[in-house]
Amino acid sequence: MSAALRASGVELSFGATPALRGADLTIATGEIVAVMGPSGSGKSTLLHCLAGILVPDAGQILVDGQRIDTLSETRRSELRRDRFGFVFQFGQLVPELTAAENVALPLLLGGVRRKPALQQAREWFDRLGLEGLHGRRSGELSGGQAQRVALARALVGGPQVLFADEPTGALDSITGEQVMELLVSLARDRGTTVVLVTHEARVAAYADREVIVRDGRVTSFDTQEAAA
Ligand SMILES: Nc1ncnc2c1ncn2[C@@H]1O[C@H](COP(=O)(O)OP(=O)(O)OP(=O)(O)O)[C@@H](O)[C@H]1O
Repeated sequence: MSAALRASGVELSFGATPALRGADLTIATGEIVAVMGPSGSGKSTLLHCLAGILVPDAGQILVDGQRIDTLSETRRSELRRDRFGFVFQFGQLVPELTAAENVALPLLLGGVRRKPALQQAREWFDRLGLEGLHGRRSGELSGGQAQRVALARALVGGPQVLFADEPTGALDSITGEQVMELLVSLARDRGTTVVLVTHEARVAAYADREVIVRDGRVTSFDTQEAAA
C-alpha cells in the first residue's frame, strides 16, 4: 500500500511552547488511524499539520508523496477543499443554513450548481438515517443528528482523507458509537484514509492502528502486539 500521508521530523512551536518536537508518522491509503495521548501532547497540532492547516517550523508533510508544507496558503486551501474532509467536536454546522445546505456546502464551494449540489446532499440523508431532516437548522437537530450531518458534509465531496478531531467528544456513548460505526463503514466502502484524534479507547478501537503522541513525538504500536 502507498503512503497517503507522511509527517517526517515535524517540529512546531506556538511562541515559546513546543507542540511538536520531531513527530514522524506514515499512514497508508485506506488506513484508519487513531491518534491518542495525554492532553496537550500535540495530537490536534499534528492533525492540523497533516491536513495542511498549520505549517511546521521544521520537517516535512507529504500527501501522496508530494510535499505540502512548501505550498502557498492558497494551494493548501485548494488541497483541503478538493481532497480532504473534516469533522470536529462542536460548532461545525453553519446555523443559518438548513441541514441539506450544510451538506451541500463543499460542493457549492467547489463550483457545483445549487440544484445538483442539494440533490447530491439529500442522498446522504437516507444513508445516514436522517430521513426527513433536510430542512432542519442545526439548532433543531440532536447532537448525534448534527454530527451525522457534519459527517455527510465531510464525505459528500468524496475526499481521499477524512480528518476527525474528537468527533464523538460531545456525544453520549451510544450515539458516539453509532457515529463511529458510520464513519468507519463509509470510509471502508470508499477506501478513504481516516486520521482520528480521540481520548477514548472505545472510539480508538474502531481504527486499524493506534498511535500515541507524547511530548510532541509519535510512538506507534500495534494493538495486537500490545495485547500479546
Ligand atoms: N493556538 C495555540 N496557541 C498557543 N499554544 C497552543 C495553541 N494550540 C496548541 N497550543 C499548545 O501546544 C501544545 C499541544 O497542543 P494540542 O492542542 O496539539 O494538544 P492535544 O494533544 O490535541 O491536546 P488535547 O487532548 O487537550 O486536545 C499544548 O501545550 C497547547 O497548549
